[in-house]
Amino acid sequence: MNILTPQQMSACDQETISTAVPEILLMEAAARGTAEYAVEIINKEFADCSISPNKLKITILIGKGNNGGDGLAAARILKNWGYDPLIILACAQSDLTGINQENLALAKYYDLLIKEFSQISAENFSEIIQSSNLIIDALLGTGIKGKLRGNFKQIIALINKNRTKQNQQLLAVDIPSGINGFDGSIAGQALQADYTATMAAYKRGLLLYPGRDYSGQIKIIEIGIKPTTIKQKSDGLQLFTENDALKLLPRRRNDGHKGSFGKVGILAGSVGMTGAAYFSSRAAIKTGSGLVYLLTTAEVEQTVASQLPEIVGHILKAKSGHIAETALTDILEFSSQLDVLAVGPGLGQSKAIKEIITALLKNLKLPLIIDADGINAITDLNDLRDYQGELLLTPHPGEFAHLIGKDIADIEKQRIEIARNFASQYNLNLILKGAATVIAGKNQTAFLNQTGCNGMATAGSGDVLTGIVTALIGQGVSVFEAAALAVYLHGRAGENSALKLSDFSLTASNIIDNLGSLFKKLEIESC
Ligand SMILES: NC(=O)C1=CN([C@@H]2O[C@H](COP(=O)(O)OP(=O)(O)OC[C@H]3O[C@@H](n4cnc5c(N)ncnc54)[C@H](OP(=O)(O)O)[C@@H]3O)[C@@H](O)[C@H]2O)[C@@H](O)CC1
Ligand SMILES: [K+]
Repeated sequence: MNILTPQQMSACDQETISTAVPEILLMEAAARGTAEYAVEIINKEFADCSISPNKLKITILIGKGNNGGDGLAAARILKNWGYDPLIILACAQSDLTGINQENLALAKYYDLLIKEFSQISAENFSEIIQSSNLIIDALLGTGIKGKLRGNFKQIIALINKNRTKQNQQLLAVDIPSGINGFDGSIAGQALQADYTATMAAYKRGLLLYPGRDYSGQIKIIEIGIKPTTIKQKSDGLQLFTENDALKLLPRRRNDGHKGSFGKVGILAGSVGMTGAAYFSSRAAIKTGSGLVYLLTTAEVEQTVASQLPEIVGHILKAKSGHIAETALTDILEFSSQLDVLAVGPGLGQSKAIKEIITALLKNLKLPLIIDADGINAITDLNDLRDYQGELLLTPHPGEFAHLIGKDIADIEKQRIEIARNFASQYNLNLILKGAATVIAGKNQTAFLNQTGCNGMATAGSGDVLTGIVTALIGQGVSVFEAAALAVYLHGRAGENSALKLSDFSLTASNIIDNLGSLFKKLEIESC
């Protein structure tokens, strides 16, 4: 499912208008979709309150641009369906132009009650907001530029101050006012929507933080823009959905044996960091790997095997509790029998690890996943580009900042662009973790993930993800698709754990424990 920038959305609108559909028809479709969503929300939220449609207080806030035009037309449609919305304009009636002025005239024709904000006292406006059951926000859409100007600052502040928790919902048209559609940043203040009716496609700002926190439940309104136009104007950024997951989940052959479900290797662990080896190995087993080889020190192997007898240990030479440089030949030889190798969880930081990572990048050809301490041990970015097989890096923003020599804050501001450019430049696959994880592949292919919850920011969670993606690659999923699928599954399993245990109490083990029921649910849905 495509995710667009405001500019790309505007290009879709313009092409559709200039080639076929009059602008007022597009706006009418947007308004009708918004009105239908409003009725859906009313039926869902107010069914038990026994408020009849004409008693339900609907307030529609209108800005000067086309977002306001959508709101004006939606108000008229709701009126014709038996509701009695109040329109409040942020500007003077005479400031509206073009199709927005036409929609104002239609609203007047159908006897809607219209007020201008400047003619209402702040006290009166506050009372209107407090007593509204449904507030429809059509103040600012994707056309917002910079910080809030004029009376928008005051209007948004008054709405935020006077919103009530009981019997009130806020539906944003296209995007909550104050949220930037490009990067999800806030223009000083923003309205907190319970629901958003967004036109034709997701806008990036709805899915990136902090915008995601303001958007509530998002519904895409089909307004007559052809899917081919959206595809052509988009830059290829996709939302990874459950449908994608169902398509990509490996089909397990009934005549399969353990060799057919992947011989995967995990090079992990050191003294004091046994957990990382345990979590990544256990997640790989629970994601369907036929054989999980844990390549590690004797001490780590002994501890992990005592908790997880399903692993096959391969003990490496060690020094002071860490894998030694002298283990390199053994690792290279052992890797020749594997389908995929994951390197990094809990390895610790040492000169030996740097030497090993460099040598693996220069000599191996199999799908290679580098995570955590493995990423910190990369010394030359050119080694990544020169890798002879498929490569996947799975950094969190801190590891990525260290790798590419940038500040975490700069990365967060442009996480999509930076991830995509890096993956293209070094011809690899990348999972840039965080809220709204980006999965970037070669040639600018990219997914944005929306599953997961804050409880997953916990020790061992990243190691679990490494185990999941390793197992999927071992079962034949392509590295890029396995990366996106793993992030999606990891997030869903985390969400399910949090539902049972809360975000506070969620642990890495809980994520793994929830993989089984998630696979069961997806298996049933794919039938
Ligand atoms: N194109 C189409 O056919 C379709 C478009 N559609 C709809 O149109 C929306 C986009 O419409 P849009 O481009 O008119 O922009 P919009 O979001 O209404 O804002 C522009 C207004 O905001 C103002 N303004 C800007 N920044 C501001 C700030 N910081 N603080 C205060 N004011 C600020 C700006 O003021 P100005 O700069 O002119 O002074 C101008 O008046 C889109 O979200 C969707 O809902 C759908 O109907 C489908 C068909
Ligand atoms: K809006």
